[in-house]
Amino acid sequence: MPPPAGLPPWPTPSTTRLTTPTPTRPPPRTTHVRPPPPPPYTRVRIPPPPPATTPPPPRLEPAAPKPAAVSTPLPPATVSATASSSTCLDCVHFGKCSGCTHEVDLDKPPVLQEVANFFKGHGVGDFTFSRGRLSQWRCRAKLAVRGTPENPLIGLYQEGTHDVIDIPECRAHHPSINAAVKLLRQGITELGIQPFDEDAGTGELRYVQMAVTTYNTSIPVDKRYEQGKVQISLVWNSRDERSQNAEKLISLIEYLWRNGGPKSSVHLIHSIWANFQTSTSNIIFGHKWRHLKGERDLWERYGGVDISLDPCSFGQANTLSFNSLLHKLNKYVPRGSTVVDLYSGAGVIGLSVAASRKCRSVKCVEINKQSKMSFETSASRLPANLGCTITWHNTDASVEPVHWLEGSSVVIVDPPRKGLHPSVISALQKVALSERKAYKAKSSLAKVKDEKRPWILRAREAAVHVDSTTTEEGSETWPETLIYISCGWESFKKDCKSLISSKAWQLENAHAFNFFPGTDSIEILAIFKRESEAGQKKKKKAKKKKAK
Ligand SMILES: C[S@@+](CC[C@H](N)C(=O)[O-])C[C@H]1O[C@@H](n2cnc3c(N)ncnc32)[C@H](O)[C@@H]1O
Repeated sequence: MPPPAGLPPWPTPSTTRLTTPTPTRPPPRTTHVRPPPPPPYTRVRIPPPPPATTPPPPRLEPAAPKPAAVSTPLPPATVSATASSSTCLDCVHFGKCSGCTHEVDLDKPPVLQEVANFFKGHGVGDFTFSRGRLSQWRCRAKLAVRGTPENPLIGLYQEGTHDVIDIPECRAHHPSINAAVKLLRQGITELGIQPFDEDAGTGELRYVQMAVTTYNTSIPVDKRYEQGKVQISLVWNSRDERSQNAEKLISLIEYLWRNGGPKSSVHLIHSIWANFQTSTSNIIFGHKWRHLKGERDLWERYGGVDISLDPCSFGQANTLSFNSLLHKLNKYVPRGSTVVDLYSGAGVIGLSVAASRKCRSVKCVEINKQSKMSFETSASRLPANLGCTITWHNTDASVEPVHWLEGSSVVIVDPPRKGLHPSVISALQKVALSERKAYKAKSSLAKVKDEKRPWILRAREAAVHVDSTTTEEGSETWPETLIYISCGWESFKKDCKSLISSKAWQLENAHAFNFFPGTDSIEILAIFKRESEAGQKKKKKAKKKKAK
C-alpha cells in the first residue's frame, strides 16, 4: 500500500516468515514465577504492600502492553555497536530486576513456538514474526522512586517483593531514558529530595514516567531514534503545586531543565510535567497534571501520521515495533471501509487508518476521557481533505457494543491484556450471523433523533468530530473484517476460539511482533473475515479446482 499522499514512504519492517516453527529455548531461570503484567491502562495498579506471603507486585510498566517491530530503518545503537544484532540480553540487572525474564535468544520469545503452531493448526498459511530491535527498544517507562536522598533507587520491584531495584544500565530502555534517570538521581541527591516511603506514605517523589520522542524533522532520519528526547513526568506526593513541599518540586524541575534542557550541553529533555498523587492506593498517577517546562505536545510519527500523546494517555512502549504493526495492519483495511476502532486510546490506530485515504469513516471508542485531548491535538495535524469522517467517543465499549458495530464494515479491537469483554465477543458473534437481523430491527442509527439511552447520549456529547465530509454510514452495513491486536496471548487464544467456534468468523491471517524482547510476551495482529464471505471464497476456490 502506498503511503498517504504527501507523506514519506512507509518504512520496511523486518519480517521473518515462519513456515516451520523454530524451536525456542525455555526461560533460563525457572525459579522466577512472574506475575502477569498489568493491563496497559494509563493508570497502572501495583498490588498492596505485602506481607511476605502476599503475591509479588507486577512490574510498574506493563510488560505485555503494546509495542511492535521495526518500521523505520533500524537505527544504530548508541551504547553498543552490536546492540541490535546480538540476541543476548547481556544486562547487569538481570535476575534482580523484574523487567526481563529471558537472557538469551531475545529474537525468539519462548511462546513463539506455541503461537506459530496455533496459527498453523488454524490454517493460517502466511504467519510471520517480526523480531524488531532487541535492545534499547523501550521508549516509555514508569519507574518507582524509593530509597534515600543520598542513595535513591529508581527502577522496578524485585521479583516477589516491594523492594525497588535500581536499573541505571537497563538494556531495554532507550539510552535517553537511562541518561534522564541518571540526571534525576543526581538532582535528588543534590537537592535532598525525599523519595517516597510506601509504608509510611511519606516522602516527596513517588514515581517517574519517561516517554521518548524519536521524531525530529530537523535531523536526518537515521539519527532520529538515537537522538530521542524525553518527556519526564514526576509524580509528586502532594495535592497540587500549592502544597508545602512544592518549592522542592520546582527546584528539582529547574535542576533537570538546567542540566538536561535545550540550553545544556546534553540536550536530552523534551519537556517536564508534574502529576500530583497523595492516594495510599497502588494507582501511580493522580488526576492533576501540570505541564511545567518545554513543549507541551510530545509528537511522534506512528503509522504515517503525527501523533501527540499527553502523559496521561496510553502509549505503546516499543515505538519501532508498533510502527511495523501499523504498517502491516493498514494492508488489511479494504478501500471504502467504514471502520470502528474499539479500545482506541488516543486513536493512534484509527487516525493512521484514516490517513490511508481508504476509509469513508473511522470511529474511535475509548473509556479514558483523558485521551480526548491527545486525539484532538493529533487530529489537527491530519492532512486536509481525507474524505473521511473521523470521530472519537468517550464511552465503555462493553456496553451495548453492537451500537458501534452497526454501520461499520471493519472492526479493529485492541483490548487490554485480559482480552475482549464477553459482551463484545457476543456482539461480534451475533452480528456475523443471521441474528444480526434482530439487531437491525433495533437499529440505533436509524433512530438517531429518538435516542434516549444515557450512555449513548453522554458518548455523543463527549465526541470529537473531524473532517465530516461524508454522509452518515448506513445501518445496513455490518462488519466483514475483524482486526484483532492483542498483547495477551492467553486471552487472545480464548477469544479467537470463541469467535471461530461460533462459526461467525474465519481466521485468515496472523502476524506476531516482538514487542517486549527479554520477556515471554508477544503482540499479535490477527485478521478474521466474516464466515459467510470466507466460506464463499473457499467454495469458489474449490469450484475452480474442480473445473481444472
Ligand atoms: C492496549 S490499549 C490500546 C490503545 C490504542 N489502541 C493504542 O494502541 O494506543 C487499550 C485501551 O483500551 C482502553 N479500554 C479499556 N477498557 C475499555 C472499555 N471498556 N471501553 C473502551 N476502552 C477501554 C484503555 O483505556 C486503553 O486505552
